[in-house]
Amino acid sequence: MKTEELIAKGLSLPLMEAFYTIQGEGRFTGHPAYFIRLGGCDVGCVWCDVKESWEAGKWPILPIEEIVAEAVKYPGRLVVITGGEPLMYDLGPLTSLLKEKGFTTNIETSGAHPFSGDFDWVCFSPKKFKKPHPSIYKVANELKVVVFHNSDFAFAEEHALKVNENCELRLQPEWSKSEKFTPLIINYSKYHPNWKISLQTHKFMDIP
Ligand SMILES: C[S@@+](CC[C@H](N)C(=O)[O-])C[C@H]1O[C@@H](n2cnc3c(N)ncnc32)[C@H](O)[C@@H]1O
Ligand SMILES: Nc1nc2[nH]cc(C(=O)O)c2c(=O)[nH]1
Ligand code: SF4
Ligand SMILES: [Mg+2]
Repeated sequence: MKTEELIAKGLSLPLMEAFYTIQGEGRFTGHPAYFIRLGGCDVGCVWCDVKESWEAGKWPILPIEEIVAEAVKYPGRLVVITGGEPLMYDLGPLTSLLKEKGFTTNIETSGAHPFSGDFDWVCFSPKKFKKPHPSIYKVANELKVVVFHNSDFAFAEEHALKVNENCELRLQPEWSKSEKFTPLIINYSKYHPNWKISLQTHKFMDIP
């Protein structure tokens, strides 16, 4: 099979990096996890903290067996698929292989592409820069909105109306604007208590 065909079937994927660390954000903050960061993103967030991931062609294309063979070397059995935008790819084969090896599977996604894969936890972080695909709303376990501008509170509420009723709601300050927005988020959460706060704790700990 040609490389493009292997990628289209989700059997080989562009891997930017993979690392064993502590989940810094959201519901699983503080949990040891193996991160698989796939290359490629077409969303274009102005404040993205991994812009070097955007160009898929820069990264080696690896068979999913090789990606998983590396993951099993570490003691943790929580895996986080991120990117880039991981839903640019069919994540069915990768997640089924991870499940076979006993992993709990989490994803970090903007939801801008059709949902795929077998995930135990879906963290959906919608962006103004590219509209989410409708398939994400029923599967999202967590809505994590990055706050970079005052209008992001209204953007967050718009999405809260569309996700399923069990979806957990979180606001996360954009890193460079966190001095301005963290106090506003704290106040917002106190008076809209269905919203929780998520911080990028790995950046405070200075770990990947
Ligand atoms: C780098 S993204 C990769 C996954 C996917 N493309 C997405 O945006 O959800 C991982 C998480 O980091 C968040 N993020 C990216 N840049 C950020 C920044 N400068 N400050 C705060 N959160 C950021 C995203 O919203 C997302 O929740
Ligand atoms: N420690 C750590 N936690 C994270 N949670 C989401 C991340 C991501 O970039 O998707 C991330 C990351 O890059 N590092
Ligand atoms: S969707 Fe995610 S990876 Fe893509 S630009 Fe936005 S934050 Fe970065
Ligand atoms: Mg990150």
